[in-house]
Amino acid sequence: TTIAAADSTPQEPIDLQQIPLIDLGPWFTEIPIQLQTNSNIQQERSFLALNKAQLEVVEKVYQACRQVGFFLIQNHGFDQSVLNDTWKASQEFFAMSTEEKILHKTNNEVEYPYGYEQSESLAKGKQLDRASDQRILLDDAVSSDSDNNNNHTDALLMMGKDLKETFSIGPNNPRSGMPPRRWVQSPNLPPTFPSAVGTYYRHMERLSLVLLEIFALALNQDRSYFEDKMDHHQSALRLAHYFPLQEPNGNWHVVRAGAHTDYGALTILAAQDHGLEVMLHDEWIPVSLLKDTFIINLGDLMQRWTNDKWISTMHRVAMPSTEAMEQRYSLAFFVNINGDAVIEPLSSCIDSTEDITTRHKYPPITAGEHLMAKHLASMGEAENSLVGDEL
Ligand SMILES: O=C(O)CCC(=O)C(=O)O
Ligand SMILES: [Fe+2]
Repeated sequence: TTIAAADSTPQEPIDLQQIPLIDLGPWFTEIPIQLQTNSNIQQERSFLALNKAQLEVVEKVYQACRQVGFFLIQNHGFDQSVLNDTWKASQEFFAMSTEEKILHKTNNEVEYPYGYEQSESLAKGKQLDRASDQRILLDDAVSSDSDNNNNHTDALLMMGKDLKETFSIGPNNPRSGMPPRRWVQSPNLPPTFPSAVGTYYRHMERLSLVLLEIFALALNQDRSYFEDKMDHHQSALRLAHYFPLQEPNGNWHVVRAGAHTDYGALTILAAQDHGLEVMLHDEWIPVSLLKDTFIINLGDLMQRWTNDKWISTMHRVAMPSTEAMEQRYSLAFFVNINGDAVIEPLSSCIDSTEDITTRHKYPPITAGEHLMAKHLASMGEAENSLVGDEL
């Protein structure tokens, strides 16, 4: 395999059946500069300073992004105490009364798209009217799913809304074009909340740059390719709390966050409990929870940027019946690059054997326009066609 699919080779067969676990340890080790002699890999300037283990990291990330759109990372260098402080802050926040949490809600989504949210719906797929009992029995779910008459056995609790509440912040940088952070005080919110959440954001910013450096190499670009597209980024951090169930879910397969793809470049997720599922080869595959790992997935922007060579994969949060009634916490860092960065398919992702009119699958768009269009589409205020997906 080569690092980037810039040549005329047909698509490589999908052979990653699971979500790969990638050890980033080698990335952080100092190495003597040495020349690579591996003839499979283009002798680009950026690669010259990498040792064998680091090249393997790049190769694994490339394959994961190409075939799965999801991977786990370990030995990522993230400060464990920062993570612990944030879990604690999140638990303290969501433990407050609804009246108090509502004080942290934005009064204008357009001006300030952050703060506390209850039951935000991520689902883009089929949804049932809330008016019903909000549940479908296994049989009903399967039979009503007319275009899916295979042996799907997951009965879904289809909700008008996701079963969760969230708190988000944006960048702490006026150049990002996003509004300054607003911290609302309330009686039961520990005064350390802003600093815990802000520190996590800062550390995530750093990790996102490491991942993007690896991405750049995997895409046959200079390793600093994404740096100047991230210097006033619009990344968002979202703490999520999935409600415990009021009663055991029994035979119901509960969907706590509907199937969706993420919008941005990539997402770095920390999850405390099982439930995340990824659509692979037409099946929902549970993502294993491994100690001290983060889950990485690509968003729609990265798929577009790579001319569909890399994939932004559908995922959802379900509740395994074995864990009936448990609540669940997660921390998602959505990496959104500079709003004014122009995104057009990377040269290394253009298939030169294809017809000149179809090689570029997407017209240029700024990352800001892309994000806004996705957001509006999800709010039902615009059709997906406004995103200008296809040429
Ligand atoms: O909470 C999770 O585990 C995943 C949430 C998610 O996919 C999202 O917020 O985009
Ligand atoms: Fe997601």
